[in-house]
Amino acid sequence: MEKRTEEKPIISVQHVSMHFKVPLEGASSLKEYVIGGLRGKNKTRILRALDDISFEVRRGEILGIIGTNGSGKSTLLKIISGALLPTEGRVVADQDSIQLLTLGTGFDRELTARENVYLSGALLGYSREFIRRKYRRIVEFAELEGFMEQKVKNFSSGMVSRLGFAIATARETPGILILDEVLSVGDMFFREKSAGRIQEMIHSGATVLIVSHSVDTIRKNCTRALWLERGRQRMEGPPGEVCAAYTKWGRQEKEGKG
Ligand SMILES: Nc1ncnc2c1ncn2[C@@H]1O[C@H](COP(=O)(O)OP(=O)(O)OP(=O)(O)O)[C@@H](O)[C@H]1O
Repeated sequence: MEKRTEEKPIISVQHVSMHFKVPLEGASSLKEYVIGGLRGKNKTRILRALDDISFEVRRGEILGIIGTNGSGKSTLLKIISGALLPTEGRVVADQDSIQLLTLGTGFDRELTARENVYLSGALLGYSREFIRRKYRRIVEFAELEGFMEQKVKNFSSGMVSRLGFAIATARETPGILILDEVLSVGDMFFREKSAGRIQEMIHSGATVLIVSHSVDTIRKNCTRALWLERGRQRMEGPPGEVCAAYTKWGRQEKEGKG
């Protein structure tokens, strides 16, 4: 895939670490844990969700982030978008131009799909007028005509993700688009359509960060890939090479355990 890059990085992640305090095993019930907490008796340990991560992203790049469950991918995206502050290190990026797309961000499941378009849109920084203008296009893209007056709690997960995707991509060109595991959901046909929309955004010059468990998605869409494993930066480079190394490692790990 063609790379359109400039000299100055648009995102710079510098020695970022994220440590969470998590409870040690011990309490056998939630009640015991809450009582322990009130008495100051619960023991905690430090979980290193991210450990000294550094990389840069240049304008127009499409960076794919892969890694097994719990390797720190979502935590990293939250830090880049400014939703979380890292324990150590820093991120330099224009956070106003970042749009983080996760499934059903800010959805209230008790509200109707129509109400959620306005709610989620407002959370993404869209004006009421903008949403009103784009409303029909959002519904059409999500293929939810006839369902918009239903509460989102009655939607299938695919319907929720289609609506979330349509809302989040309604804006013409966010400077930086961050997609957290949104390309491999929905049915095959929606996946093709959303991949098409991402391609449009890529061609309009947006910088894109994609987290996906699908190495195919990373190979097809990205100009570069980053592999995180247990919070560590394992490899960075051309998507084909990184995906091949990740797949090989994953198979060996599985054989080792099997
Ligand atoms: N707010 C939090 N408090 C405590 N631990 C957390 C918190 N958020 C994430 N973690 C832990 O940090 C680690 C990394 O989580 P993260 O969600 O970033 O992984 P991931 O690579 O996105 O996983 P997946 O592929 O399963 O979505 C996990 O062990 C998770 O339990």
